[in-house]
Amino acid sequence: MKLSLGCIADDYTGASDLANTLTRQGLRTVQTIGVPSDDLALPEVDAVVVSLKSRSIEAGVAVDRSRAAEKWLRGRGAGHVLFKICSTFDSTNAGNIGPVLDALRADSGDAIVLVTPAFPETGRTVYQGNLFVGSVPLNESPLKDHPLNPMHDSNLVRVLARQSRTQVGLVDLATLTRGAEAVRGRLADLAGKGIGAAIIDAVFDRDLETIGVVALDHRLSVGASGIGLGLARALVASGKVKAASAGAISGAAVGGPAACLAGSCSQATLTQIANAEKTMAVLHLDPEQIIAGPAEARRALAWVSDRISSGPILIASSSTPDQVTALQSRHGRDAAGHAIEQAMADIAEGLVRIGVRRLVVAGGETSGAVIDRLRIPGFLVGEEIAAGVPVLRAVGVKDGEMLLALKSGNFGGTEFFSDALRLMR
Ligand SMILES: Nc1ncnc2c1ncn2[C@@H]1O[C@H](COP(=O)(O)OP(=O)(O)O)[C@@H](O)[C@H]1O
Ligand SMILES: O=C(O)[C@@H](O)C(=O)COP(=O)(O)O
Repeated sequence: MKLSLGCIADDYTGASDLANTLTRQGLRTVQTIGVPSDDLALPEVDAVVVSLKSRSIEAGVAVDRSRAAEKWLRGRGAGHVLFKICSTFDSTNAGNIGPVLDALRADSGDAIVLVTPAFPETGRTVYQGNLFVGSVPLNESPLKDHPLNPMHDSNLVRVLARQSRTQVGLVDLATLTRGAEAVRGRLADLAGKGIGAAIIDAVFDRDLETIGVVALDHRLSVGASGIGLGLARALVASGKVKAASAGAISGAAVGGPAACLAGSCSQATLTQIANAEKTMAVLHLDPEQIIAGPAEARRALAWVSDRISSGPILIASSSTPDQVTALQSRHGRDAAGHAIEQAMADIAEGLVRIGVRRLVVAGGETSGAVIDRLRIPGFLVGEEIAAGVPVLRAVGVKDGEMLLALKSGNFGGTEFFSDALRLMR
C-alpha cells in the first residue's frame, strides 16, 4: 500500500469528518485509531487518517504522538501529510496546534506551512486571517464557551503566533484570488523573511482548490476538512489518484439495539438533545454525581436495561455554559472533563455488553474516551448523515459488526440523533 495522502487528526470526530470528506472526493480512505498495529488488516487505500486524542493533552505528548503518526504515514509512502485540526481552531495559548506544527515542519523539512481551518460547507470561513463561524467572528460564536478550549480571539495569525516558535504570516484572499502562482510568490516572500507558517484565507470551495494545488508543492499542511477537500481534488485533478467510483462503503445491516451518548456541551448538541426527547427516551446524567463516583454510570445502565428493547435511547451529560462554568469552578476544568468522559466510556462499555451494536456519540473528547474504551482499531466510511459526520463501520472488532457515528459537538442538524439512527441500519 503506497499512500497518496497521510493525515493525522487531533481528535476522533475530526478524523471521521476528514475521512468523510476525502471519501466523498473519491479517495479510498480508512480511519485508524492511533498508529495501526502491524496485524491490523487494512484495505488498499489512497489515504489513511490516523486519529489521535491529542487536542487537549499536554503539548509535549501531543507532539510525540503526532510525530509517531507522521513517521508511520511517511513509511507507507505518504508524500504529503495533513495535520487535521478543528475548523474552529480549538486550542489554548499553550498549544497544541503550534507545537505540533513546529515539530512536523522540522521533520518534513518544509520552509513554510499553509494553515487554514476554513470549511465553508459548515460555515467556517477565514478572511484577513479572521475565522468566522457562520456570520459571526469565532470569539462571538458559541465556541467562546467551549468547556476545554474556549476561543476568545478570532485572529488566527495572533492565535497561532502565541503557540508556535515560528513567526506566522498571512496569505490574504486578494492574493489567493489571483491564483496558485500568486500564492506561491507570497509564500516565497514570507519564507524568505524566515516566517514558517502562513494562515491562508478561504471563503469558498474554489479557494480550497487553489490551496490544495499549492499545498501539494509542500510535504506538510495544517487545517480542517476544507483543506482536505482541496488536497483531494488536487490529487485527483493531477492524476496522482484515480477517483474511486464506489465512494463510501455500504455493507450488511447490523440491526439490534441502538443508543446515543452526548458529552458535548455545544449549542448545536444541546438543541439536538432537546429535539431527541420527541423520538427516544432521554436520560440526563447529573454531572456532580458523576464526579462523586461510579454510581451514576451504574444508574444509567440500569435505566437502559429497562428500556433498550423498546427502542433507541440517549444519555447526555451535557449542560449549559453557566452550569459547565459552575461545575468547573468546583472541581477544575480538566478533572471535571476527564471524570465525565470516563463515565461515558463506562456507559458505552456497558451498552456493548448488553448488545448495542449501533452507537452515536456526540463530542470529540467524549468520542475519544468511548472509542478507546471499546478498543476499536479503525473505521471504514459509510453514508453521510450531516456535513462532516459519516456512518462508520468498525474494522478489526472481535465480537461482530458495529456501526458508529462520531459527531463533532457543533455539527449536524436539529434532528441529528434520529437522522443518524435512520441511516445506521
Ligand atoms: N455537564 C458538564 N459539565 C462540564 N463538562 C462537561 C459536562 N458534560 C461534558 N463535559 C465535558 O466537556 C467536554 C466536551 O468536549 P467534547 O466531547 O470534545 O465536545 P465538543 O465536540 O463539543 O468539543 C468533555 O471533556 C466532557 O467530558
Ligand atoms: O473540524 C471540525 O470542526 C471537526 O472535524 C472537529 O474537529 C470537531 O471537534 P469537536 O467539536 O471537538 O468534536
